[in-house]
Amino acid sequence: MTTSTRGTAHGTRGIPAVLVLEDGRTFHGRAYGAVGETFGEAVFSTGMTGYQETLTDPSYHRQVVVMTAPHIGNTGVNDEDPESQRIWVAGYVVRDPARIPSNWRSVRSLDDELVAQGIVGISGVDTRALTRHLRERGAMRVGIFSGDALPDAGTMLAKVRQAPEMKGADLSAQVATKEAYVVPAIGEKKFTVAAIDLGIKGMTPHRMAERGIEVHVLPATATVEDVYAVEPDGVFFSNGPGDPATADHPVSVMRGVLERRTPLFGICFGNQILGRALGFGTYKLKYGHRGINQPVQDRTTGKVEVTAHNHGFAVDAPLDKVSDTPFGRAEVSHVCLNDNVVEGLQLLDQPAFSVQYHPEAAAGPHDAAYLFDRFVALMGDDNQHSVSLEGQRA
Ligand SMILES: NC(=O)CC[C@H](N)C(=O)O
Repeated sequence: MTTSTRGTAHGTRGIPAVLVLEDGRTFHGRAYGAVGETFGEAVFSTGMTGYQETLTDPSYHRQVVVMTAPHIGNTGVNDEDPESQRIWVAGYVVRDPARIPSNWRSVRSLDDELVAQGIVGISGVDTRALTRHLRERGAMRVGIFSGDALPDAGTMLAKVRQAPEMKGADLSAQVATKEAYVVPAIGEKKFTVAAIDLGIKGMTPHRMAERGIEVHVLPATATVEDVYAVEPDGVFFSNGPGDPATADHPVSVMRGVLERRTPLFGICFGNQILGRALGFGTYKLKYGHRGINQPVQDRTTGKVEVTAHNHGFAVDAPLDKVSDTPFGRAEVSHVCLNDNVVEGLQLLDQPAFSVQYHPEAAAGPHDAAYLFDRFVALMGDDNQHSVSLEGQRA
């Protein structure tokens, strides 16, 4: 949805820009990154660090991300932190961009990177006011327009209202790999995992590889036969953009995996797909969870974790009872302490679990890294682990 007309090597900061929300609220600022116009769903992230990981997370496809942290770009851009090959956000909204980035790993400025990748942004916006507006009214469509001659207000608003909504959007196939590839185990190989790529972040296979897992990353269109062709010890379903209500194909593949009782782990979109595979519904949150400081309780152990989130939808499952599903008993394993949103599911009669947040945590706290160890334990325990998890419950 981005059309970029021009950018300059020394940035585009003097050029006027305007942000128009679908309810008509408008913010004026200056061009940041590429000059042009772009549309998407306006969402806010409370991450204080990790803007490179945010920008390159494929789950942000078709979203215009507003950063609540006021200074963005301070550490420039490096070649190590991206979560994928490109920036996926549809647009970027910041208060105060760094004029002089400084970091030993930095190879260029964020402004230049946004220009190089054709990402239209806006700076000088009162991002606190914008975030409060989104929190009160909910995530909604938005357009950013920049250039010396901007369209009139009515034309801009009409264009924003023509942009597609996030509800009902089926986006995984647009961001996922087209070809299968293998991420080798680091050190001794202990397990093989088939990972369905619905928009996978690079850090996820890495976290598995460092635990001795050889990860076969498969396209979103992979079938149950493709999954079992790699003879997996476990199957993983990744994060990804769009509305989980549209993800019928991954849901049917996951049901095939559950029928075979193969150890299964899902993250974010993968959690929503497990919810659907078990027969629960999903729904759109008013404004979602995005940031790296969200409190989640692991109800199995009672521990509270500080966690990284990026989700606009959630699973509708009962918090206070064990549910009977076609694949045995299931329960909500994790819950967000801010709003009681379901943050994890686990099956009690077979080795399958998932979380709505990001244990790979890039950028973010590492409190939830134990979940990768839980997946390894499921594969190593010859499918007995779900029983022992149940025994541990506080
Ligand atoms: N990071 C993700 O996997 C996001 C899942 C889904 N697209 C949502 O917004 O809730």
